[in-house]
Amino acid sequence: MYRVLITDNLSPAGLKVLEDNPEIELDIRSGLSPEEVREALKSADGIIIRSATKLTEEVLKDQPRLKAIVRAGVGVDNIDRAAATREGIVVMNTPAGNTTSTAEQTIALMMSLARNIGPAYATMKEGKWERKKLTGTQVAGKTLAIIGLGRIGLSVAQRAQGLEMKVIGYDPFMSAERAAEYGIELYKEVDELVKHCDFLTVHTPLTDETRDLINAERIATMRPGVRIINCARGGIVNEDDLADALESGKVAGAACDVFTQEPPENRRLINAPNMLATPHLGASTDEAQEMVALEAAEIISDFLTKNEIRHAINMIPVSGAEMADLKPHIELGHRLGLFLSQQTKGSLKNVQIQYRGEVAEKQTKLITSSFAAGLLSNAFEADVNIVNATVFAKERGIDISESRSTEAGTLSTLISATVETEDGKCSAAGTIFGQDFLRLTKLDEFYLDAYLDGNLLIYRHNDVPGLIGYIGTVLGNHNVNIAHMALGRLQNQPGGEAIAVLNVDGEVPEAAIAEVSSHKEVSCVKLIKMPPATAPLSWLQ
Ligand SMILES: NC(=O)C1=CN([C@@H]2O[C@H](COP(=O)(O)OP(=O)(O)OC[C@H]3O[C@@H](n4cnc5c(N)ncnc54)[C@H](O)[C@@H]3O)[C@@H](O)[C@H]2O)C=CC1
Ligand SMILES: O=C(O)CCC(=O)C(=O)O
Repeated sequence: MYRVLITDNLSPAGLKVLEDNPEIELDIRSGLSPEEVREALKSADGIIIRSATKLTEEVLKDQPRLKAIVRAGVGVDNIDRAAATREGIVVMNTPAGNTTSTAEQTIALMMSLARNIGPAYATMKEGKWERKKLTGTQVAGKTLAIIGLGRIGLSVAQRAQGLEMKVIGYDPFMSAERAAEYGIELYKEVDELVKHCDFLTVHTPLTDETRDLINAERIATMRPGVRIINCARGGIVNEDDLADALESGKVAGAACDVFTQEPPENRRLINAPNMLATPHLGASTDEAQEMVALEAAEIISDFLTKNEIRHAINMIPVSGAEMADLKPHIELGHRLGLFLSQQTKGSLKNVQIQYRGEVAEKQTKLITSSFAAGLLSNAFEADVNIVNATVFAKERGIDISESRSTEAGTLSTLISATVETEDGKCSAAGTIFGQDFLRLTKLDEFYLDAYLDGNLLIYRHNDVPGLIGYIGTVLGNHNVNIAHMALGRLQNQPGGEAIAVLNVDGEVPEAAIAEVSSHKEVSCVKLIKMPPATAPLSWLQ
């Protein structure tokens, strides 16, 4: 049974999807302190949040059970993504469900600013009738500047064009040709764009680049009487600078749905003249909430029960069907990594992974991450898994590169890895027989056919008669049963260097290893421990 914690308001439709899933148990709590969220997460496999819950580094630290965070909405700035990745937790969101509602809120705020709806309403409530003072401006024929031409930005553009506005925009990730298809004149520089508008709206995520994007310096270059709207994130428009500009009259009106602190304790901007404020209502419609809740519920269910990764922020997305196809390859990568971690000595320098044949057409990045998780699993105190392994490797200066060739060799699919440590190089290759029989097909220069599960007794030796009998007797005397044996000879020639990989049942006592090592034709005896063949794939390992 998987346990899903929900700490913010989620629409009943989403809750029902989760309640109807027999594999999922719900833990719904709201108004928790960060410490209470941290405690509650200890018994959760996944969490669904909106914008109120803050998943900081402290909250996410040491949560071995937690595998996934789903944000029912777009902005993930309330989640410490780097910390989640380090802790091996997948972060996913629902990018499209609230686009229309947020675009509509933007237009509603723009129209309200243009026609002074806020002050008109407030003064009517006070019993006043201030027609002259509240004369507005028409939006038709005016220029709207949109910063951030993603889902919401483009949806706002479409609506503004319906209101007969000229739309100009800035987005470093959008081409002028594509912007033109939407009827938007694209500017190359934000500094130029802001000079040419009557209304300005921001629709970017909050990042280091977008924090204070609209500041005193840029406001100074804008047309006098410009109106500014922020339905994206608090901090994209600098709050103090906007308050100054409203007080000076440079900005004729501003509307903010989002604030640097929510709810805002600092009331200066909210109390500034011609300032219209809403309490983060962009996505607060029945329709948007139902859509994001349904999607969030499906995302967490499919992730926990089918390993599907949808709309991931810190991983490659993979559908359920793709994941089913990838599973044996991810497992093979993980086992090759585990195998090589026990074959190598000294600190790791670099890793090269080569994908050949059918596997080269798959999401090899995930297989590489799984390989890295296997390779590093014994090296760290922290749990290393497919989400965080490459981050750990990078932090330690271990260079992992991959190459691919769809041309098959003798095997239809082959994963080969070479690990270089300060002590030298070691390589191994593996394949999949049938659906999911994983095989070690090469160790350094020796071709083999060994099982990649259970205990593997490996020794190098000179290829002389009688040795197999000797080893069999030694292991038999120690009550160790041999399940399978693979021999590899250099260039497949008799009499030279050779290697043996014995899949054995149960443990091999130290004394048996010492006896095998004592044979004059044997060198480098090693016992490698792999998970049993039947161990279910926990792809996050
Ligand atoms: N008020 C509310 O309730 C809601 C607010 N939001 C906010 O709106 C933001 C935008 O949402 P979507 O349009 O769905 O996201 P999106 O990812 O579709 O679009 C974001 C756009 O911003 C652009 N961008 C990134 N950095 C930029 C920069 N430095 N300058 C200019 N453009 C830049 C990207 O290229 C992208 O086109 C979200 O990040 C979220 O914070 C989203 C939903 C509801
Ligand atoms: O959950 C909410 O209502 C906030 C929506 C939002 O800000 C987002 O999706 O980024």
